[in-house]
Amino acid sequence: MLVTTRVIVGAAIVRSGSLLAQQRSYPAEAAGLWELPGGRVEPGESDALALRRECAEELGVAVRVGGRIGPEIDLPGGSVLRIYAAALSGDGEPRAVEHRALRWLTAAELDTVEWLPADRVLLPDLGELLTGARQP
Ligand SMILES: Nc1nc2c([nH]c(=O)n2[C@H]2C[C@H](O)[C@@H](COP(=O)(O)OP(=O)(O)OP(=O)(O)O)O2)c(=O)[nH]1
Repeated sequence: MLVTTRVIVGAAIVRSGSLLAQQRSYPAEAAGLWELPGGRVEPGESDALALRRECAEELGVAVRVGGRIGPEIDLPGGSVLRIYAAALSGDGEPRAVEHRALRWLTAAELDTVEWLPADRVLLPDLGELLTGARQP
């Protein structure tokens, strides 16, 4: 049997020292939890292209995709999650098109929302990104 690893990409969008987080509205077990914008990489897409597509769909904005942040995280079901630094590339203001809510979080606020389990592992790396130890 051919087993292909499915890749989920997430964008760590930073603006003025804050990270954009979004609150899921589905499925029931994840509703109310927070994640980074992103989703599944479709066949033929690069990670960066998938992130630009997902950010356009989910937030209505264009983003510039930078380098990888943190480790690749194994997700239940055999997918892996990869996070990339990103920045807004136009004047557009992100909107919660598919999500319940959006928040810009400072490093001190990162643990004030309830993240999806995989994202909790990445909080130290996201904190470093925000405090300038690493730049997008
Ligand atoms: N987008 C995103 N997904 C995440 C994160 N952390 C995490 O565990 N996931 C999981 C949740 C989902 O099982 C999967 C991606 O789901 P998704 O719903 O965003 O992806 P999608 O838009 O391509 O898929 P779909 O609507 O067709 O189901 O990855 C994260 O920070 N961002």
